Amino acid sequence: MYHLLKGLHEHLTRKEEFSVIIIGLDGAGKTTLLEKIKTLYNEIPGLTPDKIGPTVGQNTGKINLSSTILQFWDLGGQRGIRNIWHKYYDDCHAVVYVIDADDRERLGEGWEVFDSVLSAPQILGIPLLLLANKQDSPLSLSVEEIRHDYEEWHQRKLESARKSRHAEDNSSARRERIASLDVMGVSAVEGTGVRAAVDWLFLRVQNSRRESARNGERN
Ligand SMILES: Nc1nc2c(ncn2[C@@H]2O[C@H](COP(=O)(O)OP(=O)(O)OP(=O)(O)O)[C@@H](O)[C@H]2O)c(=O)[nH]1
Ligand SMILES: [Mg+2]
Repeated sequence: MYHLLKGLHEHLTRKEEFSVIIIGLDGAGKTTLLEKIKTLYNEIPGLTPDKIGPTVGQNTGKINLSSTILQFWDLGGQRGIRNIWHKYYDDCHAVVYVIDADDRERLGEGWEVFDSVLSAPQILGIPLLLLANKQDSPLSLSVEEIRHDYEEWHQRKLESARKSRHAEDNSSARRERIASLDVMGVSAVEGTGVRAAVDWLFLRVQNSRRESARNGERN
C-alpha cells in the first residue's frame, strides 16, 4: 500500500522536463547567459564571467520552475564545432539563438549560421527565440535594429539567389517563421531581460507540448 501511494504521489507531483539548446557564434555570450540563468534560478550560483572560457563541447544546467524542469544545453559556437549542433535537434523542445548585438562586424556571419539553423527540418515546428545579447554595451543594436538587420540580410540573400537562379528555401513555413520571429534583448552579464526570456521559454514549451498532444505528435 505504501509503495502504491508513494508511486501515485510521485506520478502526481512529477515535473515535466524540457530540453532547451543554446546556440550561436563563439563569443555571443551563451555560456555567460546559462551561468546567469543558474544564478537567478538555483540556490548554487553559476560561474561569474571572469571564470568562463570558450566552450569546447557543451555545458549543461537545469532549473526548476513551478511545474516544469528546463534542461539547458549550451553548445560551443566555434566554427569547427558547430557541426555537432544538429545532433541535439531531434531531442530538444526549444532553441535559443544568441547573437552578439554589439559586434556589427560579425552580424553577417551570425545571420548565415542562423539561416542554416532555420533550415533544419527537425526544429521547424519548435519554439525558437532570438536573443540580442550585450544590451548593456552602449553601442549594441536594439531589438528592433537586430530584427531589421536580419530581415534586410535575408532579403538580400533571396535577391542574390534569385539573380543567380540558385534555389533558396523560401517556403511558406520558413516565411511564417521569420515573420513571427520572437526577438528579445538581454544582457547576460547584468541579467537584464533574462527572466523574461526564461518566462517565454516556459510558456512556449508548455504550449507547443499541448499542440503536439492535440496533433498526436512528439512532445
Ligand atoms: N558586455 C557584455 N559582454 C558579454 C555579455 N555576455 C557575454 N559577454 C562577454 O562575451 C565574451 C564571450 O562570452 P561567452 O559566454 O564565453 O560566449 P559563448 O557564446 O559561450 O562562446 P563559445 O563558448 O566560444 O561558443 C566574454 O568576454 C563575456 O564576458 C553581455 O551581456 N554583455
Ligand atoms: Mg561558451
